[in-house]
Amino acid sequence: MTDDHPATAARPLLSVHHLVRHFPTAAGAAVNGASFDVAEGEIVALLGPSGCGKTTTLRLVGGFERPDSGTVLLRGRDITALAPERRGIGFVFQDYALFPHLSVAANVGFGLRGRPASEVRARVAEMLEMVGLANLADRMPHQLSGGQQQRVALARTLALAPPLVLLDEPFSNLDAAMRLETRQEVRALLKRAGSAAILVTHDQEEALALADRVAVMQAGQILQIDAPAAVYRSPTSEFVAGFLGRSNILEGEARGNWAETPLGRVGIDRSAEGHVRLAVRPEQISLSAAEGAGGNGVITGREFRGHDQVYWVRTADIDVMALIGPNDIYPIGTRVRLATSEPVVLLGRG
Ligand SMILES: Nc1ncnc2c1ncn2[C@@H]1O[C@H](COP(=O)(O)OP(=O)(O)OP(=O)(O)O)[C@@H](O)[C@H]1O
Repeated sequence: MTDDHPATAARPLLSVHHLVRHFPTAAGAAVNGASFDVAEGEIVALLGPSGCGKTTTLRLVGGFERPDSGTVLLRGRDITALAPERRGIGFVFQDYALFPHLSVAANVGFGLRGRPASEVRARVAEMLEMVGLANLADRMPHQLSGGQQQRVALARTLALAPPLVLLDEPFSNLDAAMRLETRQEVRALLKRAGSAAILVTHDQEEALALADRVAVMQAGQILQIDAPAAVYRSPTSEFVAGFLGRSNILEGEARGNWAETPLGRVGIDRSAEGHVRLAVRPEQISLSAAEGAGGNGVITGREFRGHDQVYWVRTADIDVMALIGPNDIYPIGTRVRLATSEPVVLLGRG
């Protein structure tokens, strides 16, 4: 986790230490000891199921909620008790919260009120150029698409050059195609502006695609925080393995760097002895047709998805899921031989 900083590491932009927040009406803590850092210019996604405490964590960072305990440091300064407007942090709300009676340009310039008019004009033009909306400066918000409204909201926030922007489910009002397009745009805009960001999402694909690091939350705690590929390839718990993509959870008997499992002998990513639990991604399992009564599995279900296929296979006394290419078709009932590629992930012993 991120609590330990080697003396040589650069100071993080944001450090969140052991935040706890109870709500009087709720049984457990909404946020229960969350700690993480955000580096300058880094995009961190808070990912987890509904109710795990993502939004509350974001609100604690933004100052819209006060923690029962814990601290929030921005560039080393304790901002835990500061009002939101005194933190110098930008926000993009889920509904964008544009001012309906102001033009696009006036919305983008809203936070710059009080500065010389020529400076505001130049900054608004620069921001609209950056988000690709220079030609829509005089439009009113209701004359824009959802994606365009979102870019205005982002331009309004970035106009103030905040070191950190908080985004709460920023794509939830967009349709699926728009969401795909917009998320890469938002990433590029944040990178170009040099602002760090914390993004709250329950969409794992969005978190993996957009963030530099993904923090997976459960029950108010951050279970794992790492680069997208690292969290996906090396989940440290069954929850993370199952929440981020799909995983087959197998029991096995380990002997060093391999284990005997219902799929046969498989290589594991760390050395262990005795009873273990392992996570195997569906794409790590390959199938081949078995002769006669051979093989070690029987196809019980399949889903053709165009670019790939999902197969459910009964083997020993468990069902496993395999993801394979679109070309080899195995009808239900076919006897197959299963094999696993790459070392599989050791989740725990015993
Ligand atoms: N103002 C509040 N009063 C009481 N309970 C609250 C309040 N805000 C949040 N909670 C509770 O705290 C827990 C965490 O909520 P939070 O909104 O942070 O979760 P989330 O992960 O963002 O969920 P979602 O993805 O559904 O928005 C939930 O059990 C929620 O019901």
